[in-house]
Amino acid sequence: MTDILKTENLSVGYGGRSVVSKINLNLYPGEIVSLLGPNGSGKSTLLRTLLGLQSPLEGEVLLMDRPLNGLSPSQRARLMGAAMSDRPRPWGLTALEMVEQGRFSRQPDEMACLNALRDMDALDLSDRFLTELSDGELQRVHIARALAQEPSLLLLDEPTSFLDQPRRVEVLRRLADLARERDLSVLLSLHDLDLALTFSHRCLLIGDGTLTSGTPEDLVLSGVLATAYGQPRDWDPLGHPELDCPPVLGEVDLNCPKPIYRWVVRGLRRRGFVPGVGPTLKVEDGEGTTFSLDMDGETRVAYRLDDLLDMLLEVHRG
Ligand SMILES: Nc1ncnc2c1ncn2[C@@H]1O[C@H](COP(=O)(O)OP(=O)(O)OP(=O)(O)O)[C@@H](O)[C@H]1O
Repeated sequence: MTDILKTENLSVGYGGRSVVSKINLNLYPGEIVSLLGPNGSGKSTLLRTLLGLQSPLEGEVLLMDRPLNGLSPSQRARLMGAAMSDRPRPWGLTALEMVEQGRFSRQPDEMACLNALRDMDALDLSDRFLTELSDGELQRVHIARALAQEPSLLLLDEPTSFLDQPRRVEVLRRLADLARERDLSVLLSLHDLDLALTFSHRCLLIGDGTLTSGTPEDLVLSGVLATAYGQPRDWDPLGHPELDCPPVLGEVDLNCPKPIYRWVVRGLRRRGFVPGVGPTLKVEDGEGTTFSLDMDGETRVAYRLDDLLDMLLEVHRG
């Protein structure tokens, strides 16, 4: 497959100080690639260099096999769209006008701009002034601006940082669809490892000044991801630290529908109980959730887990 962008022995950095060196990467049509690495590892520096906003310290960036520094701004803009982390909001400009600016290298096309806004679920923002948008709304407008260019390659620096959790998932799902439908190559830097490892075909990981490419699973299984983030070899990037829970006081025989099991166990653990052998705690999930506890021949019912746990704790304390 022909790459859209590749680098040859690229080193990026500032004033002769290399941040990441010997980068040989390729980006292909139709794939979504996450750029990962801890704070300060060089993700933005690399993205800016790929965009031509700063010069390489060494090596070369090739866009469609042509040296990036030999292409005019207009030629670059036809191939590469970007939304960087600065996200300006010029005064007096509406969202649609901002997206239209993205087409400076192409014919004006209001429909393409409205479609790009629709792709980012931001069509309802088209007539709003940028100065009046929330950070998350502005972020979606900036991605739409990059999409409106109809580029072959999209470079996005932390595109989900201001989005709420469901929107993060939605935007990444949409970008994955667009990559597939339009043979678009998408490179995005992300801090959210859960999303990156779920939605990426491939990851580029920066650690200790070098860049490693691999599937999400290979980077986890090889321990390279853990090392880059300074974590122990057996670190689970999708795991979360345990709740700060009290010591275990007792067990309940938990009978609970699977979809909500995890949340009931968390609630129990928060108050010092774990599933096991003990009084039967039955959870029924219908219109609302009902919790009933069978103890000493008596059934106690509650409609909030916390209320039931109050009862359980009372009985436990005797
Ligand atoms: N203009 C600059 N001049 C000199 N050094 C810089 C400049 N901008 C960034 N750096 C340094 O370059 C290194 C890489 O920064 P960069 O912003 O690329 O990291 P990052 O991986 O994007 O970080 P983060 O995840 O925190 O956004 C850091 O050590 C940073 O302090």
